[in-house]
Amino acid sequence: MQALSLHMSKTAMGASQKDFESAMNQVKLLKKDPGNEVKLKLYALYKQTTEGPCNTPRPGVFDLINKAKWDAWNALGNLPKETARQNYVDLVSDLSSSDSSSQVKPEADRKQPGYETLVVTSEDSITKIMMNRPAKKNALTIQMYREIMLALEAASKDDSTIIVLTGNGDYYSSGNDLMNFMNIPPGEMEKEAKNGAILLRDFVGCFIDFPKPLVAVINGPAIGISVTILGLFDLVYASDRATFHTPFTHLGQSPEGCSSYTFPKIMGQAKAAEMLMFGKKLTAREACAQGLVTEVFPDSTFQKEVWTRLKAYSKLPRNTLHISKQSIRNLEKEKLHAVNAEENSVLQERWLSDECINAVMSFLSRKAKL
Ligand SMILES: CCCCCC/C=C/C(=O)SCCNC(=O)CCNC(=O)[C@H](O)C(C)(C)COP(=O)(O)OP(=O)(O)OC[C@H]1O[C@@H](n2cnc3c(N)ncnc32)[C@H](O)[C@@H]1OP(=O)(O)O
Repeated sequence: MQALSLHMSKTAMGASQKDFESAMNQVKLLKKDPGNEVKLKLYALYKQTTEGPCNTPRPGVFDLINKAKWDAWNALGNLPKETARQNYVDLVSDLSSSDSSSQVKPEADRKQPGYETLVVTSEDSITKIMMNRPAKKNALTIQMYREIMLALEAASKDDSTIIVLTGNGDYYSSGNDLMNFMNIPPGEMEKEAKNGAILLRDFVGCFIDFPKPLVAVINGPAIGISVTILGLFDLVYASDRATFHTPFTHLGQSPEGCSSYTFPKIMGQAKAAEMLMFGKKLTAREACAQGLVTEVFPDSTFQKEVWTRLKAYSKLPRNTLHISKQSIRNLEKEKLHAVNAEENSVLQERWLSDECINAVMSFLSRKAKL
């Protein structure tokens, strides 16, 4: 995508309003999602061309998407409307030619730009969101929660049929990065707990509302929030090396990700209590027997078998698949949002408790591991 960066006008005469309108139509015909960075550039140039420099107030800190759009537009400063129009037309022309010449490309080329903690790729009508902090077992930082939300938002609108969440390396994810609790200035604990609960509400909310089939490809052990949200996925495929662990009580925390509602529904009250209250770690086969996992594959053939299956599914009629997902899930949405809100308000208090603070300090001082 670097090759697509803006350059000076290609046409000496300058782009006309008609060129601009035709470029706007061409954008709609692009077969490949150009990625967030390019889409933000297009948005900014469109706004600069049609409205001139940005002079609206910056959206609030949690309005991630509108804030990113505002930043992109604002970055164009006083760029004249004519130059913005020309740059828009040139960028679309670059995109169209790369779109039509796009053959099968290596993954590095298909990678969508703009993510630091994820690798997001689209191929065969499947958008794959891969958590990419293997050295830290894909522990979820604040940035990672935000990038996953952005990637889901983009995937909900791209032309993919199925969306996959997976992890890079030996772990699927070790859950919340416990460093998220560090470096909080004295006196700011309550404010940070509140901000954390808002972020968590929005993060889980994205999964509740996600309109397309969501598949978790569990390549290795999964802990904490990476497990609890699985009840909001449509398919969960696991390597036989994967384990499922929700050690909330050990950490002085309480269940999130709507698991206090979805787990008892999926596996029954007694099994859910064993996991969510007593922190029992399940093997992939146990999780499958309890209905949390759809199917388990031998680790040696896991990737091959899962991707063959998903490629076949991605050829199913797209709209029908999406409509079926929505009719299965929509009935529950209101309830799930209420559960999400309740879980987060309990958790917000837990984060301020001695039991939680001591557990996090023990891990960070290397005294305790799961
Ligand atoms: C906005 C906030 C929302 C909060 C939502 C609420 C969510 C709750 C949860 O998800 S609770 C679950 C939290 N997770 C944990 O408690 C796991 C902690 N990690 C461990 O116990 C172990 O690291 C392990 C069992 C996952 C792996 O052990 P091992 O194989 O021995 O590897 P290392 O411990 O050496 O790990 C390598 C490297 O990664 C760092 N790391 C791993 N997981 C986390 C983590 N969750 N948070 C922070 N850091 C993590 C580990 O410290 C090592 O770092 P180093 O190489 O030493 O710098």
